[in-house]
Amino acid sequence: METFATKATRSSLVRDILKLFPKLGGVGHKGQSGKLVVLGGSKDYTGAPFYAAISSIRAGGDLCKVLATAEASPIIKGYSPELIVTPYDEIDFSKDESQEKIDTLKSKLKFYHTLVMGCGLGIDGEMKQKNDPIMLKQLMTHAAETNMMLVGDADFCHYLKSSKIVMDLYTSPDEALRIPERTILTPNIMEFKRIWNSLYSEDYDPEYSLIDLYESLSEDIGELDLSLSISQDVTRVANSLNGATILKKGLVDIISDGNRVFYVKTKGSLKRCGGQGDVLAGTIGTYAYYAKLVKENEETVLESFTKEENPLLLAAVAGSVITRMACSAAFEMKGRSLALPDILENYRVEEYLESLKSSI
Ligand SMILES: NC(=O)C1=CN([C@@H]2O[C@H](COP(=O)(O)OP(=O)(O)OC[C@H]3O[C@@H](n4cnc5c(N)ncnc54)[C@H](O)[C@@H]3O)[C@@H](O)[C@H]2O)[C@@H](O)CC1
Ligand SMILES: Nc1ncnc2c1ncn2[C@@H]1O[C@H](COP(=O)(O)OP(=O)(O)OP(=O)(O)O)[C@@H](O)[C@H]1O
Repeated sequence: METFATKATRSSLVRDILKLFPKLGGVGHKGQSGKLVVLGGSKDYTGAPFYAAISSIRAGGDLCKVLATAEASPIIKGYSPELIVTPYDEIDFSKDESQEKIDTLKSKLKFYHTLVMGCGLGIDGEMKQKNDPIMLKQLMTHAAETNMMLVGDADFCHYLKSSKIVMDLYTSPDEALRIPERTILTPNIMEFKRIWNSLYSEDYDPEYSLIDLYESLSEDIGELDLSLSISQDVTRVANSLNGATILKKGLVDIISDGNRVFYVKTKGSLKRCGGQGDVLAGTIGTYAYYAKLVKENEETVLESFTKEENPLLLAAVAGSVITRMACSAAFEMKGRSLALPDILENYRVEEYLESLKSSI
């Protein structure tokens, strides 16, 4: 069995996670701690975008807008007065005459920091399969032009696989828009396989066991050597997608942009109820913005990353750690009876940061 040698130390990573969070000094204005847009919500799925959106706020963000189909919007709005829900529908993105409606939709993204795509977006129906990739391209391009960060989860991974229009944004990227380097993808194992199958002809057949990895790693958070077999599949996909940050979810979360590889095995929930991935996507959406702020702020010096390195790796590590801590706290309270709202109720970022601080 391989030894899973680590590079950045646990304590340096924890100190960096603590530095990621903007100070709440009492002089901030509304929105300064993060404004997200979640693009998701469809006929079948109204819970997923709600979970992602509300988690972005629980994670530290100030405002969240959901862009959902007209059918799903009032339902999502009914879940929480916290959310700004904007319906879109009946726009044929392939037609020139839709431009006015498209521009109106794009204008809804103004002043937001991160676009989280895919939670409950849905993939059913010929019209959706044809239209959604064009919508994604248009909104992603606009988001990149206005310097937003991007998170792709769930059905976004489907469109990455099924649509050349979406995949091309990563495999043939426009240098000016820098879409890969502003993206974190958060596939579960099924979604990771879908992305893999769209990139390579050979089957996805990892040589390592996540259980072996989990048992061999002495620390809960750390860095893995690039040469390890555990690092190979995620780095390969990240490199094929021109440096997009990938967080492959599982018993151990593996995170890479192709240059470095990190893991998180912080205790989470033993019950795998639906929606935990949506919570992670919303959380990471907020932290992707914080990572951008850290990069831009010359006074913030990280220990585990140089200014030239990709700060989204830290956002992904932090999002995974905090989400898992909230899932663990909720599971301890509810055990087998755990449902997603228990996780939202147990989202106590300050307490988790204090506990991380006292662990170093
Ligand atoms: N309440 C809601 O509205 C929810 C909606 N969701 C949305 O549902 C849509 C489809 O997501 P799905 O979860 O169906 O798609 P996935 O591709 O994530 O999962 C497909 C199936 O694979 C199974 N599976 C997952 N991991 C596995 C593993 N390691 N081994 C074997 N089987 C495994 C799952 O149980 C599921 O039945 C997405 O838009 C997603 O955002 C989910 O986020 C869950 C909650
Ligand atoms: N076996 C596990 N033990 C502990 N935590 C896990 C385990 N698998 C995944 N997680 C964590 O749970 C969160 C959600 O991952 P999961 O694989 O459940 O996402 P998902 O399948 O996309 O969820 P969703 O139901 O929202 O679609 C992540 O933060 C991940 O770190």
